[in-house]
Amino acid sequence: MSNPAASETSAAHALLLVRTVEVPDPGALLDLLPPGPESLAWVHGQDGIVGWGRAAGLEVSGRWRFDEARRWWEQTVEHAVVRDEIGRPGSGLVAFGSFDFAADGSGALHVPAVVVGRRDGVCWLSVIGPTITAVPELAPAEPPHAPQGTDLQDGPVDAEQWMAVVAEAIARIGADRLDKVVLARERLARFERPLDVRWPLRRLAREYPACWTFHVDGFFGSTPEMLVRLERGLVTSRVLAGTIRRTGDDAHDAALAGSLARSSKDLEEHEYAVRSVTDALAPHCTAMSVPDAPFVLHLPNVMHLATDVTGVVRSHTSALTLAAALHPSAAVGGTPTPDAVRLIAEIERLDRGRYAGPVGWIGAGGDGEWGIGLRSAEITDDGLTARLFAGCGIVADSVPADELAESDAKFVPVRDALS
Ligand SMILES: C=C(O[C@@H]1C=C(C(=O)O)C=C[C@H]1O)C(=O)O
Repeated sequence: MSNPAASETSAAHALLLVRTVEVPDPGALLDLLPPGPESLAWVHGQDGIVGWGRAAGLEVSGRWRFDEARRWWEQTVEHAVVRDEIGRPGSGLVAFGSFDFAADGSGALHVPAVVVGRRDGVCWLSVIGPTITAVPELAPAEPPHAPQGTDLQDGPVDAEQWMAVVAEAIARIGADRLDKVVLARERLARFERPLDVRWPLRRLAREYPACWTFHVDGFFGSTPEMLVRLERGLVTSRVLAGTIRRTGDDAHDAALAGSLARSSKDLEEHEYAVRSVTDALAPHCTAMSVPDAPFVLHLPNVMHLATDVTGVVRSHTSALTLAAALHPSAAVGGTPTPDAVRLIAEIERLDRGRYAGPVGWIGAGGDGEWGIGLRSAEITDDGLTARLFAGCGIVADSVPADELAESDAKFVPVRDALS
């Protein structure tokens, strides 16, 4: 099962020396990021980790990509000498990573040379490399440049055509044994000068503090959906499905939240997504807890039905193994997932790239956090274009125009962050 496409971007398992020290609070983590494509981020409220530089890395592709990545990570950990005086999630040796949505797509792990983290008011700095260099002084980096001349256009499938694709999916759900399929659209933002990704990251983190704001190798966004978090044997997954747009009027939005929580279409769609996560987690857990009913997650642009699934994992598993088992969940594929994913490939006419794939980080002990790469965009290598993505779960009684409006609402976070 070896994958010839796996390629390392540094010497094969050279010794890595890792040192983590506690530091005084350096302020907002994203303000520390230097310019350049090698900035890495995983931020939730004040907490999270940011990184830059490159101590090691791996690129994988094909159906064994998660296994290849997991094996490479285990060997990297074996060849590391870690002095970590913090011992918190994200301290010590970490790799950021992201994986394509498609099963035959690619993926990458990126071990930065410097990581700065904050958790529950404790801040740390890690330096990672073949030799231990002096611990750098932490100071806010030069501020990011605002995007120049942003111009947003339809991707290859325009709004009218996309509604026809949704109508086709509704017909197929009626005819086949399909319950739900998630269809996505792409929009293109073009800039006059290469995008400084730190600009949208800061805005996303400020405006969507309940989401996980990320950047890994040109893929960025602010996702509300946690595919899997593993921390000291406890696994958590935040499942979202069932969406309503916000109006900006608080009283009206409260009434809409009530109707979302009672909508049989949305509750059914949500149930499919929760079941796909609990079915995938069950073989890895000794105990699991699933709330009876979802809660309503309020974001500035939309509200979602949300369920936090928790479980106690059997020993010897890692966040990457669990992410591989859970991806793609019904929230981004459909139900039954294999049939839905086939229909997506047939009718969506979109190269999803890393959109809706796992994005996050893994630590030396196997703990980590992998979100679903939603409310996101992929920057082209020249930095002059960003491909924005948004999708919706389609069920038998979906209405194409409503789904179009829902997808427009899901473009809002990244679109506004680029303005
Ligand atoms: C597919 C997306 O979102 C997913 C689909 C949802 C829905 O259809 O209600 C809700 C949250 C996400 O699981 C997206 O944001 O692109």
